[in-house]
Amino acid sequence: MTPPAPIPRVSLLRAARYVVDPVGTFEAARRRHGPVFRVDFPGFPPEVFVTTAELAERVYATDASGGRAGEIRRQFLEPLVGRHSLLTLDHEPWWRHRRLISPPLHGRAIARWRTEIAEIAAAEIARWPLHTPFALRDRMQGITLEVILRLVFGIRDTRRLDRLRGAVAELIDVAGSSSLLLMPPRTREWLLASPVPRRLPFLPTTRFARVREAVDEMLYDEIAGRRAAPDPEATDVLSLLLAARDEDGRGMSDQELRDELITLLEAGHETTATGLAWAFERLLRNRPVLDRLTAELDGGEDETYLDAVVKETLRSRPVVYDVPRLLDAPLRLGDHEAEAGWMPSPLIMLIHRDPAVYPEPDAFRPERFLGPDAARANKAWMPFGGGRRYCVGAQLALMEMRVIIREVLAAVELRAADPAPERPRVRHVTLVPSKRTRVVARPVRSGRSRAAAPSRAV
Ligand code: HEM
Repeated sequence: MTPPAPIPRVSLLRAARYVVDPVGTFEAARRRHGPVFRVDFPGFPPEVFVTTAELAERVYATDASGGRAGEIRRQFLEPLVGRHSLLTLDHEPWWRHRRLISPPLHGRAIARWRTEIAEIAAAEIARWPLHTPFALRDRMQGITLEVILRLVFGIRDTRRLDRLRGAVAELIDVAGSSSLLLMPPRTREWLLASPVPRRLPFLPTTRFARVREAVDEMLYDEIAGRRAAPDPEATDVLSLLLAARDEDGRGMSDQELRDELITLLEAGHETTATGLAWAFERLLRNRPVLDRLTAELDGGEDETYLDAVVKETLRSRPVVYDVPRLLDAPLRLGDHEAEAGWMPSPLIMLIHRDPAVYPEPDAFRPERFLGPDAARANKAWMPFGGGRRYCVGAQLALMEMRVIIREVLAAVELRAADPAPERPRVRHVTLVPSKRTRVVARPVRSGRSRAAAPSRAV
């Protein structure tokens, strides 16, 4: 093998433009440097972006022997999700949790939730304003939050749901604020742990600690109640986790359960809502696709085309744009080599725009995932990452997207409030529509059926 060539470095000044123009900035880097390039963000190990599916697979393969995705996420996420979270754990403790959490989120387990997701969506859609612009992403968050609280947490009591809904939304909001995220981790830890600063109302950590305590109290109370009176018929994730045991016969502690509930909320609520917002942002600007989808659903066709629409949405507008790992050993990436301690990072937003796999990548064309080209398109499609850290909620997210799109189309006719496409804007590790998908709704004319057809796949 030839000795590795140095990895081209993108200057920080150029790379920083990604905040305003993520796709344009990284496409320019790929044109200039080829499929592998690095950016040295201050305070982090060199991040080596890879922009083809083949190279991404090499990065994912490191999960089997390390890959330490958790360590990278820890400094941002630990204050919210805690130390016992799938997102932030690595090695054996991560693997133990992964084995416990995967079965309740598996396709067959969640298939039972389909009707309830449709009911939650229909009830929320019935409250949408008519004939006046509103941000669809915010409304989608209402639906996906409800799915997490009722089906993942399994909370049924209406009063409890009302209290938790408000507190949880506030927690996610304050945890994602730049003032908290950009604070050096050590300072943040000190402020959160020290009694005096915790009483200073002007610090972002003070509000965060207060809301976190309120949510934790409710969650621990819920966990204690369910431990005391388990329901053997329950299908929610918390009930199944309470009953789950690892190979040594150990269940999860209260703190582990609390951390994993907040993890599923943090990882699964805004992401899915953003995916749904993008689906309508794209559909409303690609009329022939919307017309075909509506006609197929009205005509009682199966969900093959709907599934392709969801896939094309997550291809053309991947919600999570990169999935870094931390290397224990050097890793060969084509002509280059990333050193131990560096962060190779599959850059999903460019992998999904590789013209060799997705010709005319700007075109919104669900047909890519149907017919003879589907196998190639599916192989490079990675909105949920890959390797052993592949998104544990992917099947739930895909089912939610299909069910909720169907419910929206059955209830209202939407139009874009402004015909210009909404640009992808960076929000933490995600790309969101710049105007949160502004739409105007009116009741559907033909009174299409709401019945949720059985899907080909969950
Ligand atoms: C459209 C919606 C979603 C997208 C685009 C998405 C995307 C992702 C991505 C890219 C990763 C990182 C994978 C990697 O590092 O290779 C991830 C991890 C994760 N996701 Fe999702 N996700 C979505 C919905 C959900 C849902 C609904 C849940 C659960 C309720 C969930 C729970 C998680 C968890 C717990 C992890 C960490 C897995 C681990 O490190 O073992 N996600 N997701």
